[in-house]
Amino acid sequence: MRTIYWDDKKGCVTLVDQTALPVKLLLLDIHEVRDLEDAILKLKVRGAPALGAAGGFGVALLAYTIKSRDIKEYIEKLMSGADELKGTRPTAVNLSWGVERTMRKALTGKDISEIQSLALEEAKAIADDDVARCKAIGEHGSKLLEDGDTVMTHCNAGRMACVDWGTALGVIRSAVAEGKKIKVISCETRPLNQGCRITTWELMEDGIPVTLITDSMSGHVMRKGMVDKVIVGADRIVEDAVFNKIGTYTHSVVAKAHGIPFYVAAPFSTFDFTKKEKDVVIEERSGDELRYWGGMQIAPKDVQVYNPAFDATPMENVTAIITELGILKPPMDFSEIKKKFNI
Ligand SMILES: CSC[C@H]1O[C@H](OP(=O)(O)O)[C@H](O)[C@@H]1O
Repeated sequence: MRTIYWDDKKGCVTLVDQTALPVKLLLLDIHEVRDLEDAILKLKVRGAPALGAAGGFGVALLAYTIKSRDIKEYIEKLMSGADELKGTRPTAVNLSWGVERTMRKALTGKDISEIQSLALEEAKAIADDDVARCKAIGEHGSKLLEDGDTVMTHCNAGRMACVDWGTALGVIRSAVAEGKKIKVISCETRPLNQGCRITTWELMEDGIPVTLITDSMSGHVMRKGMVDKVIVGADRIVEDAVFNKIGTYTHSVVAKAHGIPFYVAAPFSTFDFTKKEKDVVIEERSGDELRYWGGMQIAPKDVQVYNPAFDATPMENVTAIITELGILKPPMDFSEIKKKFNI
């Protein structure tokens, strides 16, 4: 079952509410774009590729729910709604990418009805495309894993972060499908615990051996020789850095210190050819995500909190980037990459 999809019978977006995992597999039907924005803000749907699909489906929801029949007013409302949707979470480039790709296609429509059907058609194409890209990433990345490897990962870059299959976990799934015995060490990923709530759940569902550790244990396990490779996802890849869940940079430093390959698995929709590290906004989230967990207060309620959701890993800490078109070895000249892959 896909993480996010359009239900043709109900005429809505249906998505897995990831805040209920691992206790419940809960599906949410979303009929209005404001409810989709709320789901994105609360990380009910999250993960760069999944946000790309959410961006596309959000444009389709807008297209079908804007009431005005005057084409000029309709398009103005569609464009302002799309801009608001893009701003819901600033760091992952895929959300904007999905919105913009769907808008470009929709606005080729000659009337409102055609705009609506083109928006939905493109949003569905983005979702189908993501599954194919993740499978291709898996195939390319599997070549980097050996039978018997223990792979450490951070946050969740599995099928719940995508439409299906996953990026970092997609590489592991492909290696296992090819008969390689792979064990996984999953970092819990404070403060929202995507690693302990979602990655361990996904892997146990698939029967892939997984051990949960705290983020602060990563140095210890790598120094003890318990990790053969590190694979993570990404939210935005620029020429000089990889933006990913907070804590990724730390793991990259420790991996480099111990000569452990540090891989990033991501589709080209996560690449940003327009920015450098210094230009990228890192989302800062509510301090209550650290003061409370599951409704229980775990810090003084008025304690000062700094809560950046992502960090930047300099490209020199990255061994390779696994994409749907092959393996890229830093340092990379992004203008050459664009030419080579005709992007
Ligand atoms: C396959 S991209 C997954 C990427 O997205 C996550 O961020 P969030 O859970 O805040 O959406 C995390 O950075 C993952 O590596």
